[in-house]
Amino acid sequence: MPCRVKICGITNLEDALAACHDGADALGFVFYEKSPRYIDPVKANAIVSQLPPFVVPVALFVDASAEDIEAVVADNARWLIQFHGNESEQECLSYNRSYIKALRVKEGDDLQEAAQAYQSASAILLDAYKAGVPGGTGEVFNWSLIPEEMPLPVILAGGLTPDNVARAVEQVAPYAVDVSGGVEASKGIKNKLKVKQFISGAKREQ
Ligand SMILES: O=C(O)c1ccccc1N[C@@H]1O[C@H](COP(=O)(O)O)[C@@H](O)[C@H]1O
Repeated sequence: MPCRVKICGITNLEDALAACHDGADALGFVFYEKSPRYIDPVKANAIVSQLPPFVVPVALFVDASAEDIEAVVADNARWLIQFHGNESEQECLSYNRSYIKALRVKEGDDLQEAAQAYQSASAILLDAYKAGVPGGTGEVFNWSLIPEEMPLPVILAGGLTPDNVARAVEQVAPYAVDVSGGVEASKGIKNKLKVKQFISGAKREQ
């Protein structure tokens, strides 16, 4: 089965539609105000309402309040939530939505045990750990830390680019890959050629 692709850090309709055209399965919108890819909820919902069918919009939060999360997702039934902070499983479940839980990987972590704590998630996203930065670091972690057997589908993230994504898919065989900085022209703006190359690299027959 070809690897799915999520393009994260979408801030405008043009980038969103171009990524869909090139075969993105999911688009990520960052509702973390300290991120250079932050998007206003009203603007994000306007983009989501214009997406073609079968493309999943993903709302990314880092330890956000219930009020802030509801203000985004209440507007459209299509939203899937990505929790990228220290949210508990109970908190993730409280929105009655499908969700992804991000785990930031470092040497010595027991990833099977960490993922078991989020049995109700649709998938576990594995991203690079960097002290003081919740995500979108552009850093690659050591993929060999990922056990062959994981209790949930794995979304691989962290420093992926058009140059390394095919190798990542071959080595890790994840359910999906996720990219933010590796396909940008500048912070928050996508480079359309890089997006296209990334998607075709990820979906290439192994
Ligand atoms: O993209 C961001 O700015 C961001 C901010 C805070 C938390 C997560 C963020 N993005 C997620 O980070 C990973 C990896 O990003 P990159 O490809 O290394 O730039 C990805 O999962 C994004 O969903």
